[in-house]
Amino acid sequence: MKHVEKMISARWIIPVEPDNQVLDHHTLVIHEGRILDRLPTAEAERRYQADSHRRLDRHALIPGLINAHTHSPMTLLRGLADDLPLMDWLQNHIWPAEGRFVAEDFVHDGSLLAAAEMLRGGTTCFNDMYFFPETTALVASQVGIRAAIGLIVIDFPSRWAANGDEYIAKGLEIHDRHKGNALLSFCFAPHAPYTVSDAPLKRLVTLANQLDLPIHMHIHETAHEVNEATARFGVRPLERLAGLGLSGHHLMAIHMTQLQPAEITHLAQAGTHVVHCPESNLKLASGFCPVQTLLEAGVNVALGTDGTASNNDLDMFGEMRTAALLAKGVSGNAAALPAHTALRMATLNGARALGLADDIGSLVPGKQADITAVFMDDLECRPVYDPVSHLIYTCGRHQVSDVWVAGRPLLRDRQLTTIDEADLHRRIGIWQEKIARADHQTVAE
Ligand SMILES: CSC[C@H]1O[C@@H](n2cnc3c(O)ncnc32)[C@H](O)[C@@H]1O
Ligand SMILES: [Zn+2]
Repeated sequence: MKHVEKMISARWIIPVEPDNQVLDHHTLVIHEGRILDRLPTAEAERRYQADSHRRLDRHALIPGLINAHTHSPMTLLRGLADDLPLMDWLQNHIWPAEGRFVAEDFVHDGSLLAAAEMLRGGTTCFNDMYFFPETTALVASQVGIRAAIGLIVIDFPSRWAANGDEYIAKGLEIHDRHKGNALLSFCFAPHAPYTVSDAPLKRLVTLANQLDLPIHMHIHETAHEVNEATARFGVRPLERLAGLGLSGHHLMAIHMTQLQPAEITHLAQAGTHVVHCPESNLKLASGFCPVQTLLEAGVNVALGTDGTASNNDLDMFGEMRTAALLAKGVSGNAAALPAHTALRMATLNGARALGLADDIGSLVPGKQADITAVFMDDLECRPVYDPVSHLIYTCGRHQVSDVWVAGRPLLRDRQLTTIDEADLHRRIGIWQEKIARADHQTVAE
Protein backbone atom coordinates (compact mmCIF):
# COMPACT_ATOMS: atom_id res chain seq x y z
CA MET A 1 0.00 0.00 0.00
CA LYS A 2 1.30 3.41 -0.94
CA HIS A 3 1.16 6.18 1.63
CA VAL A 4 -0.35 9.49 0.41
CA GLU A 5 -1.55 12.73 1.97
CA LYS A 6 -5.19 12.77 1.00
CA MET A 7 -8.01 10.96 -0.76
CA ILE A 8 -11.36 12.43 -1.77
CA SER A 9 -14.05 9.96 -2.84
CA ALA A 10 -17.29 11.04 -4.45
CA ARG A 11 -20.48 9.70 -5.98
CA TRP A 12 -19.50 11.38 -9.25
CA ILE A 13 -16.30 12.90 -10.57
CA ILE A 14 -16.59 15.16 -13.63
CA PRO A 15 -13.04 15.64 -14.89
CA VAL A 16 -14.05 17.94 -17.85
CA GLU A 17 -11.22 16.42 -19.87
CA PRO A 18 -12.17 14.39 -21.90
CA ASP A 19 -15.48 16.05 -22.65
CA ASN A 20 -18.65 14.38 -21.38
CA GLN A 21 -16.91 11.91 -19.04
CA VAL A 22 -18.63 11.19 -15.71
CA LEU A 23 -16.90 8.79 -13.33
CA ASP A 24 -19.13 6.93 -10.84
CA HIS A 25 -17.87 6.14 -7.32
CA HIS A 26 -14.31 7.29 -7.98
CA THR A 27 -11.54 8.71 -5.81
CA LEU A 28 -8.95 11.41 -6.30
CA VAL A 29 -5.62 10.59 -4.70
CA ILE A 30 -3.74 13.75 -3.74
CA HIS A 31 -0.11 14.16 -2.84
CA GLU A 32 1.98 17.31 -2.49
CA GLY A 33 -0.91 19.44 -3.74
CA ARG A 34 -1.40 17.55 -6.99
CA ILE A 35 -3.70 14.79 -8.24
CA LEU A 36 -1.56 11.67 -8.11
CA ASP A 37 -4.19 9.18 -9.24
CA ARG A 38 -7.89 8.91 -10.11
CA LEU A 39 -9.49 5.50 -9.84
CA PRO A 40 -12.58 3.55 -8.65
CA THR A 41 -12.98 4.01 -4.89
CA ALA A 42 -12.79 0.28 -4.04
CA GLU A 43 -9.47 0.05 -5.87
CA ALA A 44 -8.14 3.27 -4.32
CA GLU A 45 -8.78 1.80 -0.87
CA ARG A 46 -6.80 -1.32 -1.77
CA ARG A 47 -3.87 0.60 -3.23
CA TYR A 48 -3.45 3.70 -1.06
CA GLN A 49 -3.22 4.58 2.63
CA ALA A 50 -4.07 8.29 3.13
CA ASP A 51 -3.50 10.64 6.08
CA SER A 52 -7.04 11.91 5.46
CA HIS A 53 -9.91 10.47 3.46
CA ARG A 54 -12.97 12.61 2.74
CA ARG A 55 -16.01 10.63 1.60
CA LEU A 56 -18.58 12.64 -0.31
CA ASP A 57 -21.14 10.02 -1.24
CA ARG A 58 -23.86 12.46 -2.25
CA HIS A 59 -21.67 14.91 -4.16
CA ALA A 60 -20.09 15.63 -7.52
CA LEU A 61 -16.46 16.73 -7.74
CA ILE A 62 -15.64 19.22 -10.49
CA PRO A 63 -12.49 21.22 -11.27
CA GLY A 64 -12.39 24.44 -9.25
CA LEU A 65 -14.20 27.11 -11.26
CA ILE A 66 -12.10 29.80 -12.95
CA ASN A 67 -13.50 33.32 -13.04
CA ALA A 68 -11.65 34.64 -16.09
CA HIS A 69 -12.53 38.31 -15.60
CA THR A 70 -13.35 40.30 -12.52
CA HIS A 71 -12.45 43.40 -10.51
CA SER A 72 -12.43 41.80 -7.07
CA PRO A 73 -12.26 44.91 -4.82
CA MET A 74 -15.45 46.22 -6.44
CA THR A 75 -17.41 43.99 -4.04
CA LEU A 76 -17.46 47.12 -1.85
CA LEU A 77 -19.39 48.95 -4.59
CA ARG A 78 -21.99 46.20 -5.05
CA GLY A 79 -25.42 47.68 -5.81
CA LEU A 80 -24.18 51.28 -5.75
CA ALA A 81 -25.39 52.17 -9.24
CA ASP A 82 -27.82 49.91 -11.08
CA ASP A 83 -29.90 50.02 -14.26
CA LEU A 84 -27.50 52.20 -16.26
CA PRO A 85 -25.63 51.74 -19.54
CA LEU A 86 -21.85 51.27 -19.39
CA MET A 87 -20.50 54.79 -19.97
CA ASP A 88 -23.08 56.55 -17.77
CA TRP A 89 -22.45 53.92 -15.07
CA LEU A 90 -18.66 54.30 -15.31
CA GLN A 91 -18.28 58.06 -15.84
CA ASN A 92 -21.02 59.37 -13.57
CA HIS A 93 -21.09 56.79 -10.78
CA ILE A 94 -18.27 54.25 -10.59
CA TRP A 95 -15.23 56.35 -11.47
CA PRO A 96 -16.29 59.16 -9.07
CA ALA A 97 -16.79 56.58 -6.27
CA GLU A 98 -13.44 54.99 -7.04
CA GLY A 99 -11.78 58.42 -7.07
CA ARG A 100 -13.14 58.97 -3.59
CA PHE A 101 -12.52 55.60 -1.92
CA VAL A 102 -10.04 53.44 -3.77
CA ALA A 103 -6.83 53.11 -1.76
CA GLU A 104 -4.95 50.19 -0.27
CA ASP A 105 -7.43 49.53 2.58
CA PHE A 106 -10.39 49.50 0.16
CA VAL A 107 -8.61 47.04 -2.13
CA HIS A 108 -7.60 44.85 0.82
CA ASP A 109 -11.08 44.51 2.29
CA GLY A 110 -12.84 44.33 -1.09
CA SER A 111 -10.48 41.59 -2.29
CA LEU A 112 -10.99 39.64 0.94
CA LEU A 113 -14.77 39.83 0.56
CA ALA A 114 -14.43 38.70 -3.06
CA ALA A 115 -12.21 35.76 -2.08
CA ALA A 116 -14.80 34.69 0.52
CA GLU A 117 -17.66 34.95 -1.97
CA MET A 118 -15.76 33.13 -4.70
CA LEU A 119 -14.66 30.24 -2.48
CA ARG A 120 -18.19 29.82 -1.11
CA GLY A 121 -19.33 29.61 -4.73
CA GLY A 122 -16.76 27.02 -5.85
CA THR A 123 -14.34 29.38 -7.61
CA THR A 124 -10.69 28.52 -6.99
CA CYS A 125 -8.98 30.91 -9.41
CA PHE A 126 -9.79 34.45 -10.55
CA ASN A 127 -8.33 36.78 -13.13
CA ASP A 128 -8.33 40.28 -11.68
CA MET A 129 -8.00 43.83 -13.00
CA TYR A 130 -7.86 46.63 -10.46
CA PHE A 131 -5.85 49.40 -8.82
CA PHE A 132 -3.31 48.36 -6.09
CA PRO A 133 -2.89 44.87 -7.60
CA GLU A 134 -0.17 43.88 -5.13
CA THR A 135 -2.70 44.18 -2.31
CA THR A 136 -5.06 41.76 -4.07
CA ALA A 137 -2.08 39.44 -4.65
CA LEU A 138 -1.23 39.47 -0.93
CA VAL A 139 -4.84 38.83 0.10
CA ALA A 140 -5.12 35.91 -2.36
CA SER A 141 -1.87 34.38 -1.06
CA GLN A 142 -2.95 34.74 2.56
CA VAL A 143 -6.34 33.16 1.86
CA GLY A 144 -4.82 30.44 -0.35
CA ILE A 145 -6.96 31.10 -3.45
CA ARG A 146 -5.29 31.09 -6.88
CA ALA A 147 -5.18 34.45 -8.67
CA ALA A 148 -4.04 35.89 -11.97
CA ILE A 149 -3.13 39.42 -11.03
CA GLY A 150 -3.76 42.14 -13.62
CA LEU A 151 -0.95 44.67 -13.89
CA ILE A 152 -3.22 47.52 -14.81
CA VAL A 153 -2.53 50.32 -17.25
CA ILE A 154 -4.86 53.25 -17.87
CA ASP A 155 -4.23 56.76 -19.18
CA PHE A 156 -5.65 58.55 -16.17
CA PRO A 157 -3.95 59.04 -12.80
CA SER A 158 -5.07 57.26 -9.65
CA ARG A 159 -3.72 56.89 -6.11
CA TRP A 160 -1.89 53.84 -7.49
CA ALA A 161 0.02 55.46 -10.36
CA ALA A 162 0.26 58.78 -12.21
CA ASN A 163 0.69 57.81 -15.87
CA GLY A 164 1.18 54.93 -18.30
CA ASP A 165 4.93 54.62 -17.64
CA GLU A 166 4.40 54.48 -13.88
CA TYR A 167 1.59 51.91 -14.15
CA ILE A 168 3.85 49.69 -16.27
CA ALA A 169 6.91 50.16 -14.03
CA LYS A 170 4.95 49.35 -10.87
CA GLY A 171 3.38 46.34 -12.54
CA LEU A 172 6.77 44.96 -13.53
CA GLU A 173 8.05 45.41 -9.97
CA ILE A 174 5.11 43.40 -8.62
CA HIS A 175 5.70 40.69 -11.21
CA ASP A 176 9.39 40.45 -10.25
CA ARG A 177 8.66 40.38 -6.51
CA HIS A 178 6.00 37.65 -6.64
CA LYS A 179 6.69 35.54 -9.71
CA GLY A 180 7.89 32.61 -7.56
CA ASN A 181 4.56 32.37 -5.71
CA ALA A 182 2.87 29.14 -6.86
CA LEU A 183 -0.64 30.55 -6.32
CA LEU A 184 -0.07 33.69 -8.36
CA SER A 185 0.28 34.37 -12.05
CA PHE A 186 0.26 37.73 -13.82
CA CYS A 187 -1.37 39.38 -16.83
CA PHE A 188 -0.89 42.82 -18.29
CA ALA A 189 -4.23 44.57 -17.94
CA PRO A 190 -4.67 47.66 -20.12
CA HIS A 191 -8.19 48.79 -19.23
CA ALA A 192 -9.80 49.34 -22.67
CA PRO A 193 -9.05 50.75 -26.14
CA TYR A 194 -10.76 54.03 -25.18
CA THR A 195 -8.62 54.60 -22.06
CA VAL A 196 -5.15 53.46 -23.17
CA SER A 197 -3.14 55.19 -25.89
CA ASP A 198 -0.88 53.64 -28.50
CA ALA A 199 2.51 54.13 -26.80
CA PRO A 200 1.80 52.09 -23.63
CA LEU A 201 -0.01 49.43 -25.68
CA LYS A 202 3.06 48.96 -27.91
CA ARG A 203 5.26 48.57 -24.84
CA LEU A 204 2.90 45.96 -23.42
CA VAL A 205 3.08 43.93 -26.63
CA THR A 206 6.89 43.80 -26.38
CA LEU A 207 6.78 42.97 -22.66
CA ALA A 208 4.10 40.28 -23.06
CA ASN A 209 6.23 38.56 -25.69
CA GLN A 210 9.38 38.85 -23.57
CA LEU A 211 7.79 37.59 -20.35
CA ASP A 212 5.21 35.30 -22.00
CA LEU A 213 2.32 36.94 -20.11
CA PRO A 214 -1.31 37.28 -21.23
CA ILE A 215 -2.81 40.71 -21.94
CA HIS A 216 -6.25 41.11 -20.41
CA MET A 217 -8.39 43.96 -21.81
CA HIS A 218 -12.05 45.04 -22.19
CA ILE A 219 -12.63 45.11 -25.97
CA HIS A 220 -15.74 45.76 -28.07
CA GLU A 221 -17.92 45.87 -24.96
CA THR A 222 -20.61 48.07 -26.54
CA ALA A 223 -21.66 49.41 -29.94
CA HIS A 224 -21.00 52.90 -28.56
CA GLU A 225 -17.33 52.00 -27.94
CA VAL A 226 -16.92 50.69 -31.49
CA ASN A 227 -18.68 53.67 -33.09
CA GLU A 228 -16.70 56.25 -31.11
CA ALA A 229 -13.41 54.54 -31.86
CA THR A 230 -14.21 54.25 -35.55
CA ALA A 231 -14.93 57.99 -35.67
CA ARG A 232 -11.70 58.76 -33.73
CA PHE A 233 -9.21 56.33 -35.29
CA GLY A 234 -10.83 55.46 -38.61
CA VAL A 235 -10.91 51.74 -37.75
CA ARG A 236 -12.73 49.52 -35.27
CA PRO A 237 -10.89 48.90 -31.94
CA LEU A 238 -9.90 45.31 -32.74
CA GLU A 239 -8.26 46.44 -35.99
CA ARG A 240 -6.45 49.30 -34.24
CA LEU A 241 -5.16 46.89 -31.58
CA ALA A 242 -4.07 44.34 -34.20
CA GLY A 243 -2.18 47.14 -35.96
CA LEU A 244 -0.29 47.79 -32.73
CA GLY A 245 0.62 44.10 -32.48
CA LEU A 246 -2.04 43.34 -29.91
CA SER A 247 -3.52 40.09 -31.14
CA GLY A 248 -2.46 36.47 -30.97
CA HIS A 249 -2.52 33.91 -28.19
CA HIS A 250 -1.43 36.36 -25.47
CA LEU A 251 -4.59 38.44 -25.86
CA MET A 252 -7.64 37.83 -23.65
CA ALA A 253 -10.41 39.95 -25.16
CA ILE A 254 -13.08 40.60 -22.55
CA HIS A 255 -16.75 41.04 -23.60
CA MET A 256 -16.61 41.11 -27.43
CA THR A 257 -20.30 41.82 -27.91
CA GLN A 258 -19.71 43.53 -31.26
CA LEU A 259 -18.17 41.18 -33.80
CA GLN A 260 -18.25 40.96 -37.56
CA PRO A 261 -17.61 37.65 -39.37
CA ALA A 262 -14.12 38.74 -40.52
CA GLU A 263 -13.22 39.64 -36.93
CA ILE A 264 -14.26 36.17 -35.73
CA THR A 265 -12.02 34.61 -38.37
CA HIS A 266 -9.19 36.91 -37.27
CA LEU A 267 -9.62 35.91 -33.59
CA ALA A 268 -9.60 32.21 -34.48
CA GLN A 269 -6.53 32.48 -36.71
CA ALA A 270 -4.66 34.60 -34.17
CA GLY A 271 -5.43 32.21 -31.30
CA THR A 272 -6.90 35.09 -29.27
CA HIS A 273 -8.99 34.10 -26.25
CA VAL A 274 -12.40 35.64 -25.59
CA VAL A 275 -13.90 35.99 -22.11
CA HIS A 276 -17.69 36.06 -22.08
CA CYS A 277 -19.36 37.96 -19.20
CA PRO A 278 -23.05 37.33 -19.92
CA GLU A 279 -24.62 38.78 -16.78
CA SER A 280 -22.65 42.02 -16.84
CA ASN A 281 -23.43 42.40 -20.57
CA LEU A 282 -27.12 41.83 -19.89
CA LYS A 283 -27.30 44.19 -16.92
CA LEU A 284 -25.53 47.05 -18.69
CA ALA A 285 -27.46 46.23 -21.91
CA SER A 286 -24.09 46.08 -23.67
CA GLY A 287 -24.97 43.46 -26.27
CA PHE A 288 -24.49 39.72 -26.82
CA CYS A 289 -21.22 37.93 -27.42
CA PRO A 290 -21.76 35.38 -30.24
CA VAL A 291 -20.38 32.52 -28.17
CA GLN A 292 -21.66 29.62 -30.22
CA THR A 293 -20.26 31.11 -33.45
CA LEU A 294 -16.90 31.79 -31.77
CA LEU A 295 -16.69 28.24 -30.45
CA GLU A 296 -17.60 26.80 -33.84
CA ALA A 297 -14.89 28.97 -35.42
CA GLY A 298 -12.36 27.44 -32.99
CA VAL A 299 -11.95 30.39 -30.60
CA ASN A 300 -11.26 29.53 -26.97
CA VAL A 301 -14.07 31.18 -24.96
CA ALA A 302 -13.82 31.40 -21.15
CA LEU A 303 -16.33 32.80 -18.64
CA GLY A 304 -16.15 35.69 -16.19
CA THR A 305 -18.48 37.54 -13.87
CA ASP A 306 -16.97 41.03 -14.35
CA GLY A 307 -17.13 43.13 -11.15
CA THR A 308 -19.91 43.08 -8.59
CA ALA A 309 -20.95 46.62 -9.45
CA SER A 310 -22.19 45.43 -12.84
CA ASN A 311 -23.33 41.86 -12.14
CA ASN A 312 -23.93 42.05 -9.02
CA ASP A 313 -22.26 38.88 -7.76
CA LEU A 314 -19.25 36.62 -8.30
CA ASP A 315 -21.35 33.52 -8.90
CA MET A 316 -19.87 31.30 -11.61
CA PHE A 317 -22.78 28.84 -11.32
CA GLY A 318 -25.11 31.69 -12.25
CA GLU A 319 -22.77 32.71 -15.06
CA MET A 320 -22.66 29.19 -16.54
CA ARG A 321 -26.42 28.93 -16.48
CA THR A 322 -26.96 32.39 -17.96
CA ALA A 323 -24.38 31.70 -20.69
CA ALA A 324 -26.12 28.45 -21.65
CA LEU A 325 -29.62 29.95 -21.68
CA LEU A 326 -28.59 33.17 -23.43
CA ALA A 327 -26.79 31.34 -26.24
CA LYS A 328 -29.96 29.35 -26.95
CA GLY A 329 -32.21 32.41 -26.79
CA VAL A 330 -30.01 34.55 -29.02
CA SER A 331 -29.39 31.86 -31.65
CA GLY A 332 -32.87 30.34 -31.61
CA ASN A 333 -31.11 27.01 -31.30
CA ALA A 334 -31.79 24.90 -28.18
CA ALA A 335 -28.65 22.86 -28.91
CA ALA A 336 -26.40 25.94 -28.61
CA LEU A 337 -23.97 25.91 -25.67
CA PRO A 338 -24.90 22.59 -24.00
CA ALA A 339 -24.23 21.99 -20.30
CA HIS A 340 -20.84 20.32 -20.69
CA THR A 341 -19.64 23.23 -22.86
CA ALA A 342 -20.70 25.75 -20.21
CA LEU A 343 -18.75 23.78 -17.59
CA ARG A 344 -15.72 23.60 -19.86
CA MET A 345 -15.83 27.37 -20.43
CA ALA A 346 -15.82 27.93 -16.66
CA THR A 347 -12.88 25.57 -16.09
CA LEU A 348 -10.51 24.34 -18.79
CA ASN A 349 -11.10 27.22 -21.22
CA GLY A 350 -10.33 29.71 -18.45
CA ALA A 351 -7.12 27.85 -17.65
CA ARG A 352 -6.15 27.93 -21.34
CA ALA A 353 -6.78 31.66 -21.63
CA LEU A 354 -4.56 32.26 -18.60
CA GLY A 355 -1.80 29.97 -19.90
CA LEU A 356 -2.36 27.66 -16.90
CA ALA A 357 -3.89 24.60 -18.59
CA ASP A 358 -0.91 22.38 -17.71
CA ASP A 359 -1.73 22.96 -14.05
CA ILE A 360 -5.46 23.60 -13.57
CA GLY A 361 -8.84 23.40 -15.31
CA SER A 362 -9.52 19.66 -15.22
CA LEU A 363 -9.27 16.76 -12.78
CA VAL A 364 -6.55 14.68 -14.36
CA PRO A 365 -3.47 13.16 -12.70
CA GLY A 366 -0.53 15.55 -12.65
CA LYS A 367 -2.62 18.72 -12.28
CA GLN A 368 -2.99 20.80 -9.14
CA ALA A 369 -5.72 19.57 -6.79
CA ASP A 370 -8.04 22.57 -7.27
CA ILE A 371 -11.39 20.91 -6.62
CA THR A 372 -14.99 21.90 -5.91
CA ALA A 373 -17.51 19.53 -4.30
CA VAL A 374 -21.21 20.08 -5.03
CA PHE A 375 -23.90 18.49 -2.84
CA MET A 376 -26.51 16.95 -5.12
CA ASP A 377 -28.88 15.32 -2.68
CA ASP A 378 -31.05 18.31 -1.80
CA LEU A 379 -34.71 17.73 -2.62
CA GLU A 380 -34.38 20.51 -5.20
CA CYS A 381 -31.78 18.40 -7.02
CA ARG A 382 -33.51 15.03 -7.04
CA PRO A 383 -33.59 12.88 -9.06
CA VAL A 384 -30.16 12.95 -10.70
CA TYR A 385 -29.89 11.35 -14.14
CA ASP A 386 -27.07 13.52 -15.42
CA PRO A 387 -24.94 15.44 -12.89
CA VAL A 388 -23.53 17.75 -15.60
CA SER A 389 -27.05 18.81 -16.54
CA HIS A 390 -27.74 19.53 -12.85
CA LEU A 391 -24.58 21.61 -12.44
CA ILE A 392 -25.71 24.03 -15.13
CA TYR A 393 -29.50 23.97 -15.08
CA THR A 394 -30.44 22.99 -11.50
CA CYS A 395 -27.74 23.56 -8.89
CA GLY A 396 -26.67 26.85 -7.37
CA ARG A 397 -23.56 28.09 -5.58
CA HIS A 398 -25.15 27.45 -2.16
CA GLN A 399 -24.74 23.71 -2.92
CA VAL A 400 -20.96 23.98 -2.95
CA SER A 401 -19.88 22.14 0.20
CA ASP A 402 -16.08 21.90 -0.03
CA VAL A 403 -13.28 23.55 -1.96
CA TRP A 404 -9.58 22.73 -2.17
CA VAL A 405 -6.80 24.73 -3.80
CA ALA A 406 -3.55 22.83 -4.37
CA GLY A 407 -5.00 20.16 -2.07
CA ARG A 408 -5.54 22.59 0.80
CA PRO A 409 -9.12 22.72 2.13
CA LEU A 410 -10.33 26.34 1.98
CA LEU A 411 -14.05 25.57 2.43
CA ARG A 412 -15.18 22.63 4.54
CA ASP A 413 -18.89 21.90 4.97
CA ARG A 414 -19.50 25.51 3.84
CA GLN A 415 -17.14 26.95 6.47
CA LEU A 416 -14.24 29.06 5.25
CA THR A 417 -11.03 27.75 6.82
CA THR A 418 -8.69 30.69 6.18
CA ILE A 419 -11.00 33.70 6.51
CA ASP A 420 -12.42 35.01 9.78
CA GLU A 421 -16.03 35.59 8.71
CA ALA A 422 -16.98 37.65 11.77
CA ASP A 423 -14.05 40.00 11.27
CA LEU A 424 -14.87 40.29 7.57
CA HIS A 425 -18.48 41.22 8.37
CA ARG A 426 -17.19 43.88 10.77
CA ARG A 427 -14.87 45.38 8.14
CA ILE A 428 -17.59 45.42 5.48
CA GLY A 429 -19.97 47.09 7.92
CA ILE A 430 -17.52 49.97 8.31
CA TRP A 431 -17.22 50.39 4.51
CA GLN A 432 -20.98 50.22 4.09
CA GLU A 433 -21.47 53.11 6.50
CA LYS A 434 -18.68 55.16 5.00
CA ILE A 435 -19.77 54.71 1.37
CA ALA A 436 -23.51 55.09 2.10
CA ARG A 437 -22.83 58.32 4.02
CA ALA A 438 -20.82 59.74 1.11
CA ASP A 439 -23.53 58.68 -1.35
CA HIS A 440 -26.16 60.51 0.74
CA GLN A 441 -24.01 63.62 0.81
CA THR A 442 -23.59 63.51 -2.98
CA VAL A 443 -27.36 63.22 -3.47
CA ALA A 444 -27.96 66.10 -1.01
CA GLU A 445 -25.39 68.41 -2.66
C1 LIG B 1 -8.22 50.22 -14.14
S1 LIG B 1 -8.92 49.18 -12.96
C2 LIG B 1 -10.35 48.56 -13.77
C3 LIG B 1 -11.39 49.60 -14.07
O1 LIG B 1 -12.38 48.98 -14.82
C4 LIG B 1 -13.63 49.47 -14.42
N1 LIG B 1 -14.67 48.56 -14.88
C5 LIG B 1 -15.38 47.68 -14.17
N2 LIG B 1 -16.23 47.01 -14.98
C6 LIG B 1 -16.02 47.48 -16.21
C7 LIG B 1 -16.59 47.22 -17.47
O2 LIG B 1 -17.53 46.30 -17.65
N3 LIG B 1 -16.14 47.89 -18.54
C8 LIG B 1 -15.18 48.83 -18.42
N4 LIG B 1 -14.63 49.15 -17.24
C9 LIG B 1 -15.04 48.49 -16.16
C10 LIG B 1 -13.48 49.60 -12.94
O3 LIG B 1 -14.47 50.40 -12.39
C11 LIG B 1 -12.08 50.17 -12.83
O4 LIG B 1 -12.09 51.55 -12.91
ZN1 LIG C 1 -14.57 44.33 -16.47
